[in-house]
Amino acid sequence: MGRRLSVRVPATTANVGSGFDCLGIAFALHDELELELTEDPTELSITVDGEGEGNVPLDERHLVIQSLLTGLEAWGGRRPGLRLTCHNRIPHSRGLGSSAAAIVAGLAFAWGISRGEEPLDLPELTRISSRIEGHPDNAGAAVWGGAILAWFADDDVRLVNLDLHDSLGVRVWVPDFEVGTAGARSVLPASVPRADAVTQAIAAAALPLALERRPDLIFAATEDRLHQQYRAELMPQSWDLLRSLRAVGVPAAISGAGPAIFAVGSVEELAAADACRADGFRRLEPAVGTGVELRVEG
Ligand SMILES: Nc1ncnc2c1ncn2[C@@H]1O[C@H](COP(=O)(O)OP(=O)(O)O)[C@@H](O)[C@H]1O
Ligand SMILES: N[C@@H](CCOP(=O)(O)O)C(=O)O
Repeated sequence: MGRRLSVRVPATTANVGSGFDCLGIAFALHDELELELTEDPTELSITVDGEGEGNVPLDERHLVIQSLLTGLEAWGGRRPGLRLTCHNRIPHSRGLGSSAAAIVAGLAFAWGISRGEEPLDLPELTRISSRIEGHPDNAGAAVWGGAILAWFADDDVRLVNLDLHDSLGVRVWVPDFEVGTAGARSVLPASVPRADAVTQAIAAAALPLALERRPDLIFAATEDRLHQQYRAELMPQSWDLLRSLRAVGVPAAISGAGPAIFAVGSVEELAAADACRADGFRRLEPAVGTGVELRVEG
């Protein structure tokens, strides 16, 4: 015992407008976690600083620990004593993939406990994290980094890595209020008008092409008719910001289930955002991020 593991896992944005439940992008804003393994399997201590401090449970209900225990079960690892320290930088309940990051981190620890220094099995991690999280767009991007297209198929997850065009950058606006993902899914209608479905299908078909090789189409491809307008009532300030950004040509979208706003575009498109007021939002300009990293020592 006395082994130490560390995990670094990125924030992610899901949907990117039209890619509802299938398009994800990781960016360079990370949670960093350390885990010390001890002899006594009943030992569990959790320390959190940063986002979620004082709010997340400090026992087996903690999402990292829950996911770690699921991973140990899946990979046949024995439970050791656990001393977990979380340095959280990903804001919670803003649509920036904090829950996906916590789940992927817990599973990465479980892999390290069960398999030592064997490299992470990314497809396996994607499968299990997507099942727990429910959204392969966030979970897949947190595992692989960069931009991904991912969806559930039968009992599995199909995932395609996308090569983001070199000219593209990202911006994120983080509000100071929270909206949980479950609530933001509960307001979605069971059916939508055919005209909206057709517009959505066209934009979603164009989105991966736009991201990889036709950045001139990004604005059109990020148009959404399936989820954002329905979520607006839960996050009116975000909806107003989104509308003002799109009105000046910024390819912006609600990030995940919101309420953060995300934009991906050329330098010129993103610079147009400077004309928009974003009171009550913190603006970030992160690089696109790499996927989960695990280090095992001792
Ligand atoms: N690092 C973390 N540690 C423990 N629990 C977390 C962590 N990140 C997220 N969670 C849990 O997930 C919830 C947020 O998940 P969710 O509503 O899906 O929003 P999002 O994933 O968009 O931030 C938090 O309220 C908390 O319960
Ligand atoms: N596609 C999902 C993504 C949820 O992402 P989160 O970061 O808000 O958990 C959705 O739009 O509901």
